[in-house]
Amino acid sequence: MQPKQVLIKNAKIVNEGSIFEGDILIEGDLIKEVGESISAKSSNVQVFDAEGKYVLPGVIDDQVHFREPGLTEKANIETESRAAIAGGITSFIEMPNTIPQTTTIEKLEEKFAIAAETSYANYSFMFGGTNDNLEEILKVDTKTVAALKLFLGSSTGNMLVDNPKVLEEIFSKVDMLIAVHCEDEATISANLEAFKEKYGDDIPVKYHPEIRSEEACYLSSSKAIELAKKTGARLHVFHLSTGKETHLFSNKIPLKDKKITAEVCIHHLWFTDADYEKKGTFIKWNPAVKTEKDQDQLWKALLDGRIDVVATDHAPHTLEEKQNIYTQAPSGGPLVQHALPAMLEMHHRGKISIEKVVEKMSHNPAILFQVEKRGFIKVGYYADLVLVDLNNPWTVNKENILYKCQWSPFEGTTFKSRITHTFLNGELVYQNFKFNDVKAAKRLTFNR
Ligand SMILES: O=C1C[C@@H](C(=O)O)NC(=O)N1
Repeated sequence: MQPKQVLIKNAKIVNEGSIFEGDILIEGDLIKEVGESISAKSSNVQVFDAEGKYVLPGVIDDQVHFREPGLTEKANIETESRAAIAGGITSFIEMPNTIPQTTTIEKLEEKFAIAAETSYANYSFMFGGTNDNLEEILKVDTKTVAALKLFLGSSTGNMLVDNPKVLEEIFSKVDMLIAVHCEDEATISANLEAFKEKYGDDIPVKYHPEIRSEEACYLSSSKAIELAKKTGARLHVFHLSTGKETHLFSNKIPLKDKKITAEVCIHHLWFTDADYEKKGTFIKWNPAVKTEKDQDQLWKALLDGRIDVVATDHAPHTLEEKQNIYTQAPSGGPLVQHALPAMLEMHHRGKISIEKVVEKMSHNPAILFQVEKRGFIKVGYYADLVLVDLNNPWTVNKENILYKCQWSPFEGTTFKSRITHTFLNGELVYQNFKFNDVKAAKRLTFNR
């Protein structure tokens, strides 16, 4: 029997800096042909008219927390990967601050096994570093796992790596990309104590960016960069939140040759400290959402190439947890379903082109992590494709939120753009708020 083919006709194909009107032929799980006008040559072709729609390579999100195992009251791999697919994120890289933490090969394999059973999207994981697991880190097969994650500032999961000798050893010996959460712990603690003296535990949430301050971020990021330069480690700095940090990064080197790269997240591009009054702890993140001036500089660095990728840091907590007072409400919020619509909304506002959105959310994560055959619309690549209607407004509300935690910092927001269809490895897995019952997700592989 001939392999199944899908022919997507009349699409506006967004790829590698241009928009091209044409067709995409999928055979099995791969893209077989991309051209101006492709006609169906076999009888086993499903033709799909994408007239008026944009086709983007599926987004690769390099930082998500899906909470499984151990924290499944907040989320799990199945629920959040479904939400990701509805949001045009076809591949995700998940973080190690679960319970138990992903700090041994055995725990890592357990996560891969859960994802193989339940994930709706393509998956990989980061291995977690601690103050005392260097031996285990060195056993990781670097070809099969996305990267090593180090918390250089404390956050959910108590995974702070704060022993300078251990850090230097990790940076010197580990032959794997090291992704870091940078916030200086001593600075944060001193700031917190000062605010506690004045307010007790009920500190107004608007002071979060003064506690998790610009200085805390800058000190930690610059130390990590210094260490990477000294040791030659391959460093990726997660979720920049301050303008000051953007000056630590270069746009003079092509991404594939960079030794030091940077990420910015949706919430730091969308919200500012003016939003704390309305959204309160629901926009409490680590690092904190900061000023409009910081946000302007993050945008500038994103567009000029000092920041390489846009991710979500999707980090759900239950509604109940988030309703606590400042000192007890955990940091983080769910984003995978709304990240691409939010970036396309920024496009509507004139902040960024669609081509750049694709570069920062699909192409660059693939290049940066050396993801094999994904992130581009190219012959021989996996057919992870997202169809977008740029003029089909919808409002985020409780009825259409797919996260297990059932809330979103975007509730009440109307997005002009709608993700109408998601193809994963050649299969149409999602259309118009409905999932098709096909299992198509694969483990990510890497060209290393
Ligand atoms: O780095 C992180 C961790 C995350 C979480 O809750 O896991 N929440 C955050 O706000 N930042």
